[in-house]
Amino acid sequence: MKFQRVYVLGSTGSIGVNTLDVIARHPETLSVYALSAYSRIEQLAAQALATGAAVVVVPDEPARRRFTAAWPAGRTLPEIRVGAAALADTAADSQVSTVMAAIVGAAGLPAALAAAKAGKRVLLANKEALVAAGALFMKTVRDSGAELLPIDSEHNAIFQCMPHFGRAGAATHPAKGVRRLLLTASGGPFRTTLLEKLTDVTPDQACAHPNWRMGRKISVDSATMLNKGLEVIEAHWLFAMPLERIQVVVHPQSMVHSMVEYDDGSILAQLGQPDMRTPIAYGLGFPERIASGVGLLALTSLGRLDFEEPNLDRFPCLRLSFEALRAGQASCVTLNAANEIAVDCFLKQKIRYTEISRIIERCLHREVGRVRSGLDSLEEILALDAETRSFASQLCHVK
Ligand SMILES: NC(=O)C1=CN([C@@H]2O[C@H](COP(=O)(O)OP(=O)(O)OC[C@H]3O[C@@H](n4cnc5c(N)ncnc54)[C@H](OP(=O)(O)O)[C@@H]3O)[C@@H](O)[C@H]2O)C=CC1
Ligand SMILES: CC(=O)[C@@H](O)[C@H](O)COP(=O)(O)O
Ligand SMILES: [Mn+2]
Repeated sequence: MKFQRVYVLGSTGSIGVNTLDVIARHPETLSVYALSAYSRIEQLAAQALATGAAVVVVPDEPARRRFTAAWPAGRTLPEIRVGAAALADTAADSQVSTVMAAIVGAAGLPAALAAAKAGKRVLLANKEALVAAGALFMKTVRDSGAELLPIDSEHNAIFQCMPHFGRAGAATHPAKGVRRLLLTASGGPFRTTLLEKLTDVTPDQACAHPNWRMGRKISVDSATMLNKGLEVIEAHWLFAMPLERIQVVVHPQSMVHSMVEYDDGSILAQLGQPDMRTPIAYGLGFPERIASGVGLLALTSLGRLDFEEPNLDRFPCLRLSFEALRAGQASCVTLNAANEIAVDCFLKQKIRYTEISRIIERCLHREVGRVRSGLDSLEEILALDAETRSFASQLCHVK
């Protein structure tokens, strides 16, 4: 495997920490060049110390001061870069070969796009970047020749089951011989909760995912199944697959991470423990397989694997995601931005869980009523994202 210097965007998060765990297992081929964090600056300092990162990126001057204060006397400080522009510019740094895009939300889009533009190996966990800017992102990958490796467990599973011939670029057509993508979904913590109880669920209950330990925003998305909606949009862009050929299958055990159905009737599946170090190691090692630290899946002790249809009445966010993808790019930006605001308000206990889908729906209906030309640039996308956030925030505050 070629030696890689990795920039981990969002190193203090769940994906970031798992990425550092995998990198540490391969000191002969993988090294950390740069790390970024937003609020957990002392954790960032500990990570930089442990990995020997040459560069850290923090959001503002107070964060720079916190980083310096947390740094042990007598040790050489890494270069500290500050602000959103530095976050994106570092992705294009000539020292960087590989970028793990693991910032949560559309905030991660500019840096992920910068990595793609610079032709790096891009390990994409930040699904919101593709939801908000799918066409632009994929065109950028095609134009630059960047390597794009899906890290989201379902898309990584699909990629593993696809005929990709050792190349990781941007698809322009559905792969030959592939009939459908079967995207598995756990159904989250409320898969069987009585519908009338959902108005009273708490943030901690929503974040208690049955199978995966993840950041709080994606955990709430899993509970509403908006996560699966984002993933359908993500799969549409990654694999150039129309919505009608992507089926969501509820699979409560989260052992089958997704499947590809072929024209000859074959279905290929990828199975494994629900541990993100497997897809992360796959992305870092591609096209080779490298150790991830994940234990084996003991098939004989699995018991059973269940599969069922999703219930769109229980999970209105999934229905809204299908509508957004059908309506086009502006609706996808709107879906994502409205959701980010609504989830944040729910986590801060400003709105009820059941308001999340209502706020998204209000924002989507407002967007669909507008006449708009294409969203071709990052600036246009970010402007609509910001405008939707402002409208969604108002909706949260009138509740
Ligand atoms: N966790 C998982 O298992 C999976 C995650 N994903 C996707 O990966 C991404 C990361 O998820 P996850 O690791 O769970 O999230 P976390 O909330 O655990 O971590 C998010 C990271 O992003 C940083 N961050 C947050 N806001 C900003 C901002 N405005 N600007 C710059 N950096 C910011 C955080 O910094 P700080 O902590 O310092 O504030 C942190 O490092 C998401 O897009 C998620 O959908 C996909 C599949 C699985
Ligand atoms: C680990 C991962 O990829 C998450 O996106 C996961 O898919 C969440 O699980 P569900 O959304 O299926 O509940
Ligand atoms: Mn996923």
